[in-house]
This record gives sequence, C-alpha cells and structure tokens, in this order.
Amino acid sequence: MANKANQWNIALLQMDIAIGEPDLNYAVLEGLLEQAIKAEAKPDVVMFPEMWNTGYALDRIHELADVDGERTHALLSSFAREHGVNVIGGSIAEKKGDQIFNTIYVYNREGIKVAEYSKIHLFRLMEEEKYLQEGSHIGQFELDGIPCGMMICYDIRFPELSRKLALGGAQILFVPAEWPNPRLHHWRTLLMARAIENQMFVMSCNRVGTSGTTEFFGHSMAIDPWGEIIAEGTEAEQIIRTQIDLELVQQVRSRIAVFEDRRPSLY
Ligand SMILES: O=C(O)CCC(=O)C(=O)O
Repeated sequence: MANKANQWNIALLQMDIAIGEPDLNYAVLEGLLEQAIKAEAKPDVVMFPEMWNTGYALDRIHELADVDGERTHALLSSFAREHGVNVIGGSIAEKKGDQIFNTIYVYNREGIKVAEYSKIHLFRLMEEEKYLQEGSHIGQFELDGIPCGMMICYDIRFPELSRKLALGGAQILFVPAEWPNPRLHHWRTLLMARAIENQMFVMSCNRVGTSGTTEFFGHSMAIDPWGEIIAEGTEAEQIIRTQIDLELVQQVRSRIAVFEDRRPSLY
C-alpha cells in the first residue's frame, strides 16, 4: 500500500547525463538514489530522466546500450527491494538482439519488474528512428494497487495515448524525458494539458546539462489532476520531492464529468 491510504511521496531525480559514458551515469544515479532515500519523508516512488545510461550517443549506441537491461536490472531491482521503494527506472538504451530500444523498467517494492515500456513515437528531430526500434505496446501497470501509465518524452505530443491510458484506468502518468531548449513552453503546456484533460496526476522528470550544443532545462514537474503544478525543478541537478493524495483524482473527475460526457461515437 501507499504510505497512508492513497498517499504517495514521490522523488524525481533530475540528473545531468554524460553522453556516451554509462559508467559515470550509473555512478551519478546511485549517488542520487542514496540521497533520495535518506530524506525524512521516505519516497514511495522514485523516477529519473530518459536515456539516462548513455544519453543520445546514437552513433555508438550499439556498443553502449545495456544488453538485455542486465546492468540496469541489477541496480534498480536490488535498490527497490533493499529500500522497499517503487522505481520508475527513467528510460535506458536497451539492446535486445541486434535492436536498440528506449525502454522504461518499473519495479515494485519487492524489486520485481512489473512492467516495461519502449518509446512508441520516435523523435525524428533527433534521428531516433535511424538508430532505435519503436515499441509495440502502451505502458500500463499497477503499483501499490494504484493504476498507472507511462510514456516517454515526445509521446506527450500525442493526446490519444494519454487518453487511452486514462480510459484504461490510469490515475497517474509518469514521463521520463530529455526535452531540450528552446521548447520549455511546449513542455510545460503539454504536461499541464495531459493532466487537465485526463484529470490525472502527471509526474515528469527531465534531464539537465548540455550535450554538444543542445541544452536541457530540467523543470521536472509534478502536476495534480486539476492542472496545478505542485512541484517544479530548476535548471540544476536536484531531487524534486512531492506528496500526492490520489483521492484527488476521483474528486476532480466527479466535479467535472469529462469521462461521462465524452461523445466517442462522433469522434
Ligand atoms: O517533442 C519535443 O519537442 C522533444 C522530444 C524529445 O526531445 C524526445 O522525445 O527525445
């Protein structure tokens, strides 16, 4: 169960990512995880950014990606079990056979992998489609009995996906990202829109730092089902902490009955 009935403490680990240096990135993440767990309000859920193991080193991704996710699994599964914490494992470059996926692993408090999701909309502006394989299913799962959804970065531009997750029961949407300048306005607006239109919590975790000439602005956000930003990161590496009460989802949904008022026969 969540901490108290339906309450979750969430920690968003807004990290910098060294491009093409998995050893460094695993070490940075381990440090942040240790820090996250030391807080007085122990997190129920932790999450990190997109492609945190390699960054966008796409031209060397076949040699750098985590083969069958084994290194990531060893770290995250044992962390989840040791500390009794749910883990939304950001996303990693994952090698399966000769294909590379951009994949999130989700662990429950026992350290069991309960779900995985590979990005289904590949971002052409970063030439993802030339190097990565798109996923073939959506990201729906439960943690502590709470229905959740997940998507990755560019996926938030596709409202049909979050609506499908909401219709499948999701009360909270998790979004790891590497969303760069100059599109802060898009990032904030799209995340708020996904929360408002689906009347669910949205938790996003973006990276900070630079990669070549590309700058990443952080601004990881926790947004409630009313669309209010309840926590937001700066542009520095940091842990953003928030506490949510999942009861709010039903309160907002019963106040404005969007799901009952839909007219799917017309659109
Ligand atoms: O849609 C955007 O503007 C950013 C998307 C992106 O950077 C990504 O999916 O990696």
